[in-house]
Amino acid sequence: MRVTGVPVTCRGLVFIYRLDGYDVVALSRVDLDIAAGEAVALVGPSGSGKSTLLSLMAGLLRPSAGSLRVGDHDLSRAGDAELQRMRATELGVVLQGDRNLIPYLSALDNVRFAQRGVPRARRVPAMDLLETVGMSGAAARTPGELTPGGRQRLSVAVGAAVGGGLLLADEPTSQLDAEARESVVAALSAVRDRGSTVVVVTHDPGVAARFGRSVTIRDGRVGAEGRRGEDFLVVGTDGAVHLPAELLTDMPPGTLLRVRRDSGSGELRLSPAETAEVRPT
Ligand SMILES: Nc1ncnc2c1ncn2[C@@H]1O[C@H](COP(=O)(O)OP(=O)(O)OP(=O)(O)O)[C@@H](O)[C@H]1O
Repeated sequence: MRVTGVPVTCRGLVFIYRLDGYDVVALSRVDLDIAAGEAVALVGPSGSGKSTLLSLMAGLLRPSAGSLRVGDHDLSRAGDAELQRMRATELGVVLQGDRNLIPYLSALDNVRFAQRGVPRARRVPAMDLLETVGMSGAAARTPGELTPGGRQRLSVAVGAAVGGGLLLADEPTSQLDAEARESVVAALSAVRDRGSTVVVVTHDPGVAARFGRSVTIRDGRVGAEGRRGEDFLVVGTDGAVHLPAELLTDMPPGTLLRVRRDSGSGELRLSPAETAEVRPT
């Protein structure tokens, strides 16, 4: 049974954690378009804002400013009831480890339980979901009787059981060995092949490379994108670009850069200005 993927659009998206006495700006003006049925890996240094972005897409946090659309929902305006309905019936979240599994239910009943809020006509048969993630042979087992990779694949099926239009996964392969990691990536790809949009936060470059597109979040913004093995910088709303981390050794923040465009090829060249040419007159 195919599902209809849900598109996600962020425009100038800002999120601020308001703490006692000070604020933490976790996201500052993120612009990002994820098409229906696309698989995207969110990557970037620790603390750059990846999990915050995922939580906003899941409707668990509300934008502080800017806009965020998930399918038909405008999450900057949606009320509590709309967010709650969306979470129960339209999108699935895969948490690290087995936090979205109920330990005393079988794999099959875990999937069925996740579907309780979804209208019957829209439910994908639970057994189909287990088959999609390669777990149909373990339908009667409880999470404790599964391998760590099996548990995580069951978490993917449980996430996909809720609506299936959008699956959000936060570090789904952390603490897994190479074989288990591969099986979880295959499960996420299979969910995507059924039509779902899949967004995954990962620290693992090998996992990110398996998705069609990777988006690097740096300092709360989209800094770069990888598509089909090629890396691209992304120009921000204010015209700023993030240089790749390895160039920052030669060109630390504050470096004056000369920008030249080759008139023949149209290629842009960036070079640090010579000390003599920038000395104050
Ligand atoms: N509940 C919170 N309260 C206050 N600040 C927070 C909270 N959660 C995250 N932050 C801060 O917001 C910023 C972004 O954090 P976030 O967890 O989204 O980054 P991340 O890229 O997912 O990091 P990691 O890869 O380490 O999980 C960081 O500066 C972090 O310290």
